[in-house]
Amino acid sequence: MNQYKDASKLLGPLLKKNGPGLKSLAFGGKKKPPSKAVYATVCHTLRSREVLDRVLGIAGKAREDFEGLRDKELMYVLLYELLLGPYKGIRGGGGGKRAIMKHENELRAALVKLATEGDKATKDVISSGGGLTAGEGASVPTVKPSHWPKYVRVNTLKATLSEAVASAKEKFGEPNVAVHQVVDNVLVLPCTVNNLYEWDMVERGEVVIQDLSSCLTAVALGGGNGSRWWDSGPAKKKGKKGKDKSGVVMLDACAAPGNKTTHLAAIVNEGCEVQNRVVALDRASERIKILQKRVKLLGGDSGVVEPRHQDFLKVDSGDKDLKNLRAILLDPSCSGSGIVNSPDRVDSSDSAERLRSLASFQLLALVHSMSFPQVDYIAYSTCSVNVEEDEAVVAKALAEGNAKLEGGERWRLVAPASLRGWKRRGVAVEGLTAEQAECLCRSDPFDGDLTNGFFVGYFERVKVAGEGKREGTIGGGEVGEVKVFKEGMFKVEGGEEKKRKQKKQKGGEEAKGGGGKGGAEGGEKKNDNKRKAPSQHSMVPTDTSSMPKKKLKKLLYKQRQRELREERLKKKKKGDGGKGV
Ligand SMILES: C[S@@+](CC[C@H](N)C(=O)[O-])C[C@H]1O[C@@H](n2cnc3c(N)ncnc32)[C@H](O)[C@@H]1O
Repeated sequence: MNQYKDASKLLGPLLKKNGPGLKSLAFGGKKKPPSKAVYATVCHTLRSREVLDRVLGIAGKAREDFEGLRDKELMYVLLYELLLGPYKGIRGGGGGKRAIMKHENELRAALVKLATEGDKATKDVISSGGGLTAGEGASVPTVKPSHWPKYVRVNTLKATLSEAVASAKEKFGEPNVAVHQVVDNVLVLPCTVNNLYEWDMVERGEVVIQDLSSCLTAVALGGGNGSRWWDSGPAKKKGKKGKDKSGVVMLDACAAPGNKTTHLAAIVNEGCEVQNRVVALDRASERIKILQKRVKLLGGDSGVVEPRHQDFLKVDSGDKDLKNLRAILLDPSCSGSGIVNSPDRVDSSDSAERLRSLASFQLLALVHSMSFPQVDYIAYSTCSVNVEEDEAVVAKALAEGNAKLEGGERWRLVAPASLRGWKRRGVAVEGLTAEQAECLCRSDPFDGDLTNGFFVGYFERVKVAGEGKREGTIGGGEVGEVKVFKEGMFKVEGGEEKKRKQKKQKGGEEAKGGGGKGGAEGGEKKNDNKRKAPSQHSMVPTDTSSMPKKKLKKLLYKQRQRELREERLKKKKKGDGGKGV
């Protein structure tokens, strides 16, 4: 990542004795001053250097390895990011990251040792939120939100995708109306399109102005399993033959103003014979009123959403209205540190104390969700980019929630089949392996994503292998697959792109037979042509004569890596029936 490289360049002279000060180095010369994010990273790496040296003093193997490194400054920056930075992880890739991640466990253990032994410098750095509070070092989106595409979600309770595409083209005189490549039913319009609120489809609730990131949760919950499991009704009723006509119930635990509620209701009622309900809770009386209004506009009188003014933590799993409950969407209050394009943006300079208090509520709510015996699927999301509210909550909830389970059952993370094309994944933290982190989806406007910062984790309840039949029903994306499906984010309908799409579709039909589960459900989803097995497409074009050598080399390397991953995946598939972690 350029941010790390730039920070390490600035750090070099500062590590020398009697070198210049940071301010004069950054702002005193003729060179362009560093970005706010780079400046903050350097500041905090410097501040944490003593602690990082102590960590290396304990982590002997890592120290030995690092001694041979030429770029010591980069090592400090990356060490800081991994152990103390706002993400508690290293974003991007590269040789420096690989060198450090080899010793990740040893390094983290050394930091914990210092802290538990009462090392004052370590405790000070950790209690000040690791130096950088979320947002401080990463408060500037890489691309200005005003240059992002405009997103609208098609509300399939009231309109179809093709109706919305046709209407958008006509209303805005805009041929480039795209359908998002990964997130179903989201339209992508150029940033130059204005006055979306004046679009009659918005006024009628047929399309919803909703940020792309905010659509991830319902898609993860609705399609995470890769099958329309709700079509089989409330499966836990024993002794009943045939389909249960009463439909299933999902709970949106922290629902207002209701964007994700109505999105989920639309997903689980698309093409259904029975009505599936979403019970939408919120404990704030004012916000529940907004939710009711939204539901009226977006759901009409369909009754698919049932708003309730209630505290989720007080909801009992025995509630008679929830006997058909199968899934929970949990999008609790958070710091909002990922939101950069809203006037409601929460001040992201959260104190460590506020973050701790938010994270403890989030954990409580997630563990509570896991305690409903009738629930098999959970999606947990935040619009925060802080690891404390995201991966750390997930890791702790898995430990706490599973400790309470009996009867050979456990919760596990699954890479949502419906989001297998989503590129950015979670980061490994204490209690969460790299493999588990790959199941989690993130978005990050501070690192180039054209949407707000967001986090989503999808869980499924399983019987531990050998103890029951439900293990085999897990249909989520495999952990390896998420690494393979890394294509561009958007497809644009029109002109050359359209031709390309048609060509791709043709190839896709052939690819479907052996493709991933989400893409091979035959007619279940309208946009299934989007999900193809990438192995069918070589990354290297047939004619490479005009390609610069360096680029070709890079592509060949990437292609080889992809093939190796696929081979590993195939082997894994043969030897392992389980798909979650
Ligand atoms: C991040 S917002 C939810 C946004 C919503 N999911 C959407 O997409 O429109 C969090 C909501 O959780 C509600 N909330 C916080 N604690 C709660 C609790 N214990 N029970 C129910 N709702 C709660 C807040 O009032 C707030 O409306």
